[in-house]
Amino acid sequence: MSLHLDAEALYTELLAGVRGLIVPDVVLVGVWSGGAWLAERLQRDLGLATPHGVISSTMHRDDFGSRGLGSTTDATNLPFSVDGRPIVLIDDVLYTGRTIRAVINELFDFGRPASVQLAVLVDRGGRQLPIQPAFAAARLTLPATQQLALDRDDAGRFRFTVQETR
Ligand SMILES: O=P(O)(O)OC[C@H]1O[C@H](OP(=O)(O)OP(=O)(O)O)[C@H](O)[C@@H]1O
Ligand SMILES: O=c1cc[nH]c(=O)[nH]1
Repeated sequence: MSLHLDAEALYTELLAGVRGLIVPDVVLVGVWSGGAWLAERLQRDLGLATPHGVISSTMHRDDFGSRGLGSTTDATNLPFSVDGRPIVLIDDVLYTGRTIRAVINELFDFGRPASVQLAVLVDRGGRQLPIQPAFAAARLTLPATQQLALDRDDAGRFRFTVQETR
């Protein structure tokens, strides 16, 4: 059976969910690369006072061996002071939780936030670490052989594809 996920409908759910996480001084931080696309659009749609940031997991990953070193374009860019800030991390897919663990380490290299929450488009289960999103637009279970990938077209519209990895 093929899985159809309407990424644009899920984005609308995510927008509503993130709206519920907004507190004074909050800032969005998108996880490179899918989460960064989402954070960019959320920033526009929510009109938050502080520009969103982008964060890379590359410097703190525990799985270089199986993933490689990553691209040179995925540098962290946080155009605000992290100290004392409520942060909402944004990502497209949450699976093992290892990316978010690495991203939290990266965040703390820049300061000590007041709080860190996580909002995702899809939580596909399979956690290997105790990481829990404050909001997920969808929760589903996929076979370990399948990979969910978010794409963005030239008009900025989102689309999910499911690929067999073996
Ligand atoms: O919970 P995990 O098992 O760590 O997996 C989730 C991460 O995997 C994907 O990122 P990836 O590093 O593949 O990069 P991408 O966003 O550029 O696809 C996805 O965007 C999440 O960040
Ligand atoms: O299905 C998955 C699992 C991890 N990361 C993704 O981007 N997709």
